[in-house]
Amino acid sequence: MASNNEQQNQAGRHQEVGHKSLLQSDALYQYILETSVYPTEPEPMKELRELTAKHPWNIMTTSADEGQFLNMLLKLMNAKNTMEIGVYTGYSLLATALALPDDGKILAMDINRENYELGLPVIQKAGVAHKIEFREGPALPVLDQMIAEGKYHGTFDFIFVDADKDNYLNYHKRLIELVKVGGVIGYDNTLWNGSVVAPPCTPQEIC
Ligand SMILES: C[S@@+](CC[C@H](N)C(=O)[O-])C[C@H]1O[C@@H](n2cnc3c(N)ncnc32)[C@H](O)[C@@H]1O
Repeated sequence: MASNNEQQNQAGRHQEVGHKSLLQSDALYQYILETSVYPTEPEPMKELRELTAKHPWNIMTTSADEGQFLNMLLKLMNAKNTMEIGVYTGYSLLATALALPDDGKILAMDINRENYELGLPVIQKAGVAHKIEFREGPALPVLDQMIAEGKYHGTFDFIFVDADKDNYLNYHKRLIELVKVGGVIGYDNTLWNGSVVAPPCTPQEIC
């Protein structure tokens, strides 16, 4: 049974990320976390989540249930070549890295290397850092460069975008060039205050 302190910490963490859930009831969300998500969360993910909870910008992190969903989706898809835009301390990155085969790849981009390096020791300890190529800087110019080079066209099984929401349409216009036919582009479209931005896809696409 969790100590009072532990319960308070978990409640604190829940308040930080709970508003990002589609569930309207905090109590139900907490119940799902405690009975289903946390008990099956891999140890390195737990360590990274707890480390991130102490960071002043922890509101930005992917929630444990979203991490679990990403991990499951990637395994179901047999994804191998992936991209992530918006890394922060790396919770969704680690969920991805753990789901990919040993020769899987993630091109990970963020304007802030410092936060990535905060979580990196946990990723290294989990034995999955070799799957990650981190590039520091704005993602759009990197995508433009990749499209200009031509060789990346239709090569990504899965792309996760969790960065500057204002640019989602700009990302999407480029990412549809880079994703494989039948691949998936996932957008985290919740803002820090819980409001939701429209996904940038056309009605013909699954977004
Ligand atoms: C919501 S956080 C990402 C959370 C992360 N997926 C996780 O699981 O913890 C958004 C991140 O996008 C990054 N970002 C903002 N603008 C960006 C840009 N133009 N290119 C790349 N990354 C950007 C921020 O530095 C921040 O780390």
